[in-house]
Amino acid sequence: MRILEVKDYHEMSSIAARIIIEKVQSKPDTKLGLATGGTPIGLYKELIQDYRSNGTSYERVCTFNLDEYVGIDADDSNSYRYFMEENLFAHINVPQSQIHIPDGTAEDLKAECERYDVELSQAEGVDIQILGIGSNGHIGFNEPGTSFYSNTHIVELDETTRKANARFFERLEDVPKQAITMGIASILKAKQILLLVSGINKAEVMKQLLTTDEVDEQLPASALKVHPDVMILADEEALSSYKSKV
Ligand SMILES: N[C@@H]1[C@@H](O)[C@H](O)[C@@H](COP(=O)(O)O)O[C@@H]1O
Repeated sequence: MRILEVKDYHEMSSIAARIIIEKVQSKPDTKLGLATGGTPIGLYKELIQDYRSNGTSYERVCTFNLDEYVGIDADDSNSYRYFMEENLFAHINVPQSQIHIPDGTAEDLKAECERYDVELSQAEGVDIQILGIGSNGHIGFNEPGTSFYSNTHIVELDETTRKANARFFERLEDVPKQAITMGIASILKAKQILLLVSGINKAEVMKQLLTTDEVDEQLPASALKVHPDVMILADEEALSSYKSKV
């Protein structure tokens, strides 16, 4: 894992955008692995701005999202599908047929996970996977204890995760208890992984992740240590506890 310390959220977002834009310009049929949450919003804004001013085309790009809540319709403003439309897809020229997000309203959720795995394996690994990290170390929605051999699966969300994500909902009770997520093994198939981390809320988990070489299923993000090409773009606040320790 390489760590690049950046000043703040803005710098993290611009550097991440530069990496994605260069990739898409040099390989127009790039397969992008995308994430939701507050962290990548700045990156998506930069991609939109670049699309408007420089015309970087996403016509041949394929996208795969990490996860989706169970039981929330795609056109519900709390679905990750809606989040992606609003924050990125509606503003660039990526064709709808090339967008992949698990369907959390599928009648047979297990079959939906299998279907998503088939789509992922047909893509033979995304070129760049964008990741955020939960304050308990989750990546995608892979909560502590998830097997590192997992493919796409249904998860019961931790209370800490539901509380952290409640800010996007009217009430905590509205936050779903389950989600579909790409598994750790599916995430590790990406050729390159970009983990974005910003803010003081992530300082403790970054200390945990960076102070040991140990790979531990209780800290899902530690799986990234076995991947050959991971770059962590973390800002000063996110690295503050780690740096005060070393
Ligand atoms: N499933 C998402 C993750 O993909 C994301 O990385 C995490 C952190 O979110 P944030 O970026 O808002 O801190 O939250 C959610 O649970």
